[in-house]
Amino acid sequence: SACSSKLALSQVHPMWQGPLAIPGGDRQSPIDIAERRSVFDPQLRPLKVQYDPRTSQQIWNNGYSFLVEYDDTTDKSTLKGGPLEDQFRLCQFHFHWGENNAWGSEHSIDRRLYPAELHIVHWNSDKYSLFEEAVMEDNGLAVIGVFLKIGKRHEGLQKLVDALPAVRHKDSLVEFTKFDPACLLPENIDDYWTYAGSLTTPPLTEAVTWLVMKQHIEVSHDQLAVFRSLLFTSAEEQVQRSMVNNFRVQQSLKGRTVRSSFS
Ligand SMILES: NCCOCCOCCNC(=O)c1ccc(S(N)(=O)=O)cc1
Ligand SMILES: [Zn+2]
Repeated sequence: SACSSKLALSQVHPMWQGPLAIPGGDRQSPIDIAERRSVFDPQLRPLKVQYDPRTSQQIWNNGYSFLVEYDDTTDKSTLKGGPLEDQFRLCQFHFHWGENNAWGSEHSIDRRLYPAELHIVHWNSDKYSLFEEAVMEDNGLAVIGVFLKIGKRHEGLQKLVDALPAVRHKDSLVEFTKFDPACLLPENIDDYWTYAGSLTTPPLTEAVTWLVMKQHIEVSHDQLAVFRSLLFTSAEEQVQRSMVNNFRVQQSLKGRTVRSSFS
């Protein structure tokens, strides 16, 4: 699928280390969302999610996270509504998590971190014809963020958890079909925060309209432990490093307003 170049961006290019490498730099992600400073916007419409499980293709380890990629050559799986003017096409979802259950999410709510965070990535197919194009534009992407909390076992997640040992090493990939990412959404997707931000891994482009769900989902301790069995490193490397703490440090708000869809 077009949504993520096969060249894994796992080698963090030295130039990305410095502050100068970040394009613009005034709408970077992730951020802390201070509930009381967010502004209720009654004009925000409900989100409309339409995913076709037949578009799911493969799961792979890109050296940052593991991602499930979808066929985004047609408008079969889409997101619209909310703050979005255009229709966005589903291209992949992935997670960020910690080495323990005390931290791991990229966003936080009033400084509260969660053990993990799901990102469902979509690109603006009304304005652009490829993900690679959209990723460079300020209205190019829409990412749904969902917090994961430790609790009861998540039945829908288990199919994904069972596939992880097959993608333990960086650049490993297996077929992964008939998976509906809607099963990973909380019951209520009408309550969310939205703000203008960026990718949280290279190329860090300021292309993302973020949609952070107020309601979290629950996964079991054992399910999240399997995420931590993944490796950042490829099979050939001498030293294997556990894939944990794959979140970016939080960025300054730089005057941005976070809007809420609920009062
Ligand atoms: N030379 C750089 C050109 O890169 C073009 C395509 O980059 C694709 C790789 N990155 C992503 O797709 C990508 C997608 C989502 C997120 S996140 N964590 O912000 O949701 C971070 C990264
Ligand atoms: Zn992410």
